[in-house]
Amino acid sequence: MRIVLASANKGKIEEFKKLLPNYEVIAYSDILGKFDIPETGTSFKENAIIKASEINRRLKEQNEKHFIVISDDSGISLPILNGAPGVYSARYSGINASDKSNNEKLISELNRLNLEKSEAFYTACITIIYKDFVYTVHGFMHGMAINQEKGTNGFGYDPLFIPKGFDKTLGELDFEVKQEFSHRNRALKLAMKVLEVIL
Ligand SMILES: O=c1[nH]c(=O)c2ncn([C@@H]3O[C@H](COP(=O)(O)OP(=O)(O)OP(=O)(O)O)[C@@H](O)[C@H]3O)c2[nH]1
Ligand SMILES: [Mg+2]
Repeated sequence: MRIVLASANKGKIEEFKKLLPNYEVIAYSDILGKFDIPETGTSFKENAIIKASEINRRLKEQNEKHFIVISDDSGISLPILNGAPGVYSARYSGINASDKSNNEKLISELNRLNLEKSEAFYTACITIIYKDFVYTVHGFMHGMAINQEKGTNGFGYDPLFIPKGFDKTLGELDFEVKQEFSHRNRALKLAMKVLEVIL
């Protein structure tokens, strides 16, 4: 069974491929080409469902059969910033945001509050669509966001994020460490349980 990822994020696609070694995992753009899916939801769950539903619809339109669609909507939230960047994590610094400009914005917000670090957590909502049935699961990773980038591993906000129990950022830690307890992997473990039941 083919898993089609409803994501255009290279970092996520790479992680899913590593986390699902026993499945044929393919990015939607390899079948359908690239296009933008507006993320108009107000929660990770709503956006994950929007992305998976759109890819499911387009695959059916192309007469594709025997596939599972998996999407991921994720982000980092800081209680001190009332949950920001949250669902806006990918576009925190504006429409043409990059990981770099998003990190700069988060650093400037911490500096504005005179904070070297502050509590933060990642959320990942994974949606599975199989035979038009929709399933969603969540995973979380707690830690601290700091006001300077450290390391180059991972993607997105990883150089600013120190997971609970560590003194290094995800930018400095090996992927194996992130993999063990990341929001995405935790959600994926639950998603695998769903797949075990429905396949
Ligand atoms: O440092 C990080 N380590 C992670 O493990 C992680 N997971 C998510 N994020 C950030 O949250 C946004 C997701 O937004 P998002 O779910 O809309 O994804 P996206 O727009 O990049 O791709 P797509 O899957 O929607 O196509 C992006 O800006 C990511 O930087 C992470 N940052
Ligand atoms: Mg997105």
